[in-house]
Amino acid sequence: MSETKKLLVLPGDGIGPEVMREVAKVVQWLQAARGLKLDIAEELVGGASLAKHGVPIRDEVIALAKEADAVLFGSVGDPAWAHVGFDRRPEVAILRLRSELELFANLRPAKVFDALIDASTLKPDVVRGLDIMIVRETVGGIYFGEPRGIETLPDGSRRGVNTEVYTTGEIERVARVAFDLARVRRNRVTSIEKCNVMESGLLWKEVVTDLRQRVYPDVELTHMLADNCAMQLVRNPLQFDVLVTGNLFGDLLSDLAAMLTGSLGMLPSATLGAEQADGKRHALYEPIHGSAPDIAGKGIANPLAQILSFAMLLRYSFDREADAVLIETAVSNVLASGLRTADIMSEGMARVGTSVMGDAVVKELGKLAG
Ligand SMILES: NC(=O)c1ccc[n+]([C@@H]2O[C@H](COP(=O)([O-])OP(=O)(O)OC[C@H]3O[C@@H](n4cnc5c(N)ncnc54)[C@H](O)[C@@H]3O)[C@@H](O)[C@H]2O)c1
Ligand SMILES: CC(C)[C@H](C(=O)O)[C@@H](O)C(=O)O
Ligand SMILES: [Mg+2]
Repeated sequence: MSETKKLLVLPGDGIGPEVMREVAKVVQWLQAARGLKLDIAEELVGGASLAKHGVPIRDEVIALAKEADAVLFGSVGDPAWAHVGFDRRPEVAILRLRSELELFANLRPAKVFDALIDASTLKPDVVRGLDIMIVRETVGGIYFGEPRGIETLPDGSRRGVNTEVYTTGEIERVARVAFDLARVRRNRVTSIEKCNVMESGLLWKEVVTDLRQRVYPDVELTHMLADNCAMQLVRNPLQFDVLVTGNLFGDLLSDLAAMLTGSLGMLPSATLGAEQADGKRHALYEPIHGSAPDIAGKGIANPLAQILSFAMLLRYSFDREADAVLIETAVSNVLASGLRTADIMSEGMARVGTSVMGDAVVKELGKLAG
């Protein structure tokens, strides 16, 4: 008998609740057909929480996230809250969760499904078989460094300040995650910074080099400047296996990598904390896309990144590798059958909305398991 796991679901804003509804169908199927036992709580975050509670995330929700075995997050961000102070904007919800649960390693896999080869922005031969893993540091760097703020200068003009800060400990712990992943993949790590202009980048390079020499001499390590990396990802993405980088560069490079796979609507992620003494770790799973206000409410969002994020949750937090693979296979088969949401549509394929895509994945799960 499998043990009951605590899952906290935070759909958020815009297309967040729309794509989360499709995950709920997958969850229900796994509960009925595969013996998955869950204790599920659902809470508001982002603009939805601001509307009801006046804050982007309540302390009670942070506490629930700490108690949960895993958090499934949708996306936050709502133009209706553009007027609120910087500290109260909807995005604070995800930043607080990452920071207060110390979720420092954000795994963003970019995989090209064979059926989507024509949806990629790049030529088929450049992306066929692509399977890379971007490991993005998520609780440090310029997102959290001090000093920060907007100040008024004596002449009345204003100055906006953010500071990139990384300590050796912060660099080493995320680099370890990247090296460990590489060992069970193709054994290659590319470390990305801008050591040519930033001291934090120079330290990053030194720490990663030293860690590799001491602990991971068997893993191939390459260093690359972030601007070159953006170009290389478009020129020849197949050269990469695991990429490890800081908060801001990781944010930018993973959105770029999404287009290699066809759409931002295809990329899932897992954000992991440190393993604790009891073997457990805090973890949050979310697509890399945002609340997509331009398509929210239209029923056309691609739910696959959210569904694939749930597959990552089963793999990394619930120790259910077989169910994770089942979901990934179902997604692959549904795409092979020709169903496409608008963002991955190409000639000759069948265009469907969010809900029909979710139903198709559940139907395929039934076929695979039956
Ligand atoms: N983790 C998060 O919660 C998160 C991540 C990124 C952005 N955001 C927030 O989301 C809001 C909107 O940001 P943005 O427009 O720059 O980025 P976005 O990722 O929401 O959207 C960028 C583009 O991709 C499209 N897109 C995104 N997801 C899609 C999906 N599943 N299916 C089909 N198309 C999809 C959108 O329609 C849009 O054209 C902002 O408030 C931003 O801060 C939140
Ligand atoms: C919403 C925002 C804070 C977030 C980030 O910049 O980390 C988003 O872009 C992401 O990629 O998860
Ligand atoms: Mg982003």
